[in-house]
Formats: sequence, structure tokens, C-alpha cells
Amino acid sequence: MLTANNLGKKYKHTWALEPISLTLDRGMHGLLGPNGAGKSTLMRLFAGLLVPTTGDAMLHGSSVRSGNQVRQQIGYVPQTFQMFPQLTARQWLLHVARLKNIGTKREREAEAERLLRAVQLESKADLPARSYSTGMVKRLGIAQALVGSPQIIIVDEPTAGLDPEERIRLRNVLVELAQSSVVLFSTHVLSDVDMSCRDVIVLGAGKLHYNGKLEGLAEYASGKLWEWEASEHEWRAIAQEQLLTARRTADGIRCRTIADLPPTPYAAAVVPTMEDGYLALISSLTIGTKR
Ligand SMILES: Nc1ncnc2c1ncn2[C@@H]1O[C@H](COP(=O)(O)OP(=O)(O)OP(=O)(O)O)[C@@H](O)[C@H]1O
Repeated sequence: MLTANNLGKKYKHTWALEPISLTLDRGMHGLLGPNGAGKSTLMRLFAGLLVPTTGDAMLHGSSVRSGNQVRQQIGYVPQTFQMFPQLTARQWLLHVARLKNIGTKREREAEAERLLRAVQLESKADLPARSYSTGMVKRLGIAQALVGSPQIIIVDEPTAGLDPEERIRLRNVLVELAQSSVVLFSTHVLSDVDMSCRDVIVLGAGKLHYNGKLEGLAEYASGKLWEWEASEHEWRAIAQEQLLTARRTADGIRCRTIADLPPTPYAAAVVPTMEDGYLALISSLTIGTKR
């Protein structure tokens, strides 16, 4: 169990993350928030890579910075993962296993084999990493964080820049890991969270705005989500930033927006998804900031 106890980080006079308290249990936890929300800061604090300004991150009651034994229970994959391009995935994993003091040569080889399988890289295991696609490099990044079977896996934007097929493959790797570990991953792709998480954390401008079940997020757009059919002419007159989506249909343009009141007399209230709820929450924060 990973816990944030009044955990916060300040740079000079500005909080990158205002003090928060929360607990993460086994399973997939999606971390959402606009740019600069504090997601990487929270993940780096949890990984023990940043010194908090207040409070602490604890794993089973011990500070994540209290020594190697605790540190080895946490696998962290940064947004950009660097490795020597001339090494193969297998060589790299053996190297990391040596750095992490994994037992004998035979045990290290077995560990590398296990992880290559876990991230579906067996068929490319003996090719140099410079020949890998972006998705394969990301999967190798995850594999190296898994050396030694950490209980906590923290991944910063794992699906950024991946094609849809690779995104799904990588998401499935994380879902599999979450069967037995705590997995925390940040993303700007809402469907990745919708498809894989039960629990979601939303940060905005360094503050915690939501920590709970996926379904609960939809509530933020409840009674505020409207759809209506507009003509081409009407659609052009609407300020485009007010629309969530607009798609052509046989009868005109189907518009969707979040607003306290129906934007036209023809608009009908619709049941929001988690994505609508997130957008409603974030737009309410932006309006709050502008006031
Ligand atoms: N080393 C630093 N010194 C000063 N300010 C920093 C430092 N690191 C982060 N910040 C600030 O803290 C805030 C949170 O940054 P953070 O990288 O955690 O956001 P994020 O949610 O991960 O953003 P993104 O989605 O763009 O990666 C930002 O305003 C950022 O400029």
C-alpha cells in the first residue's frame, strides 16, 4: 500500500504539488491533469526521486526514501527512457539486474527472460535497441523497472506518441501487472484511463481535485451535458471552444457541449461519460482561474 501523507513540493514560492493525502491499493490508478498540473511531481515524490517540502510518501509505513530495501520495491519509468542504443533488450535487462544485485548469473538470465515475455519483446530480444520502434522502447522501459518484481510500478505518460495498436498493447501490459501490484500511470489520453482503470486521481495547477472511482468522475458533467442537431449555418455561429465535439450526420451537425443551461431550446440533456466529467471538472477549474 502506497500512501501520501500531507505530501507536497514547493519550488521557491510556488507549490508544484500542494500537500495531499491519499492511499493507493493494488490495481490500476490513472493520473490525469492538464500540463503543469503536478503529475510528474507526484510520481517522482512517490518514486523517492524528489525530496518533499512537507510530509512524506510511505510504502507499508516506511518512507520511500528510507533506504534501498524500500526503493527496490518501487519501479519508476520516466517520460523519456534513455538507454544505450547499441545494447539489445536482453543485454540491457541483464545489466539492470546486475545493478539491482539480482542473485546469480542464471537467476539474472531467468529474470530477463521473464520480463521480455511480460512486455512481449521476446522476438526482438537480441536485436540492438536502435532498431526498436517508440513503442518497443517504452515497453523495454517498463521491463527494466520491473527487474526484481517491485510491488509498485509508476509510469509517466506510457502511451504518449504511440500508434493505437501499440497503445493498446502497452495498456494491456500494465493491466496485467496491476493484477498483483499497484500501478500508477499518468496520461493525457482519457480513453486509456477509461479502458483500464477503476480508480482515478485528477490534479490541476498543483491541487488534488478528484481521487476516487472512474464512475464518480462522470458526475461532474451530470445535468450539464447537452446535444443538439445544428445546421451548417448555426454551427458556424457557435464559438468553437464551447463545443466538446461536433460531427456531421445525415441531418446536419451533431453538437455536444457542457454548460449549466441548455445552449439552445433544441438541446437535450445526455448521460455523461467519464471523459465528459473530466472535461467539466477541468473547465470549471479554468473558469475559476480566470475569475
Ligand atoms: N525543478 C523545477 N523547478 C521549478 N518548477 C518546477 C520544477 N519542476 C516542475 N516545476 C513546476 O511544477 C509544476 C508541475 O510540474 P509537473 O511536471 O509535475 O506537471 P505535469 O502535470 O507532469 O505536466 P505535464 O503534463 O506537462 O508533464 C509546473 O508548473 C512546473 O513548471
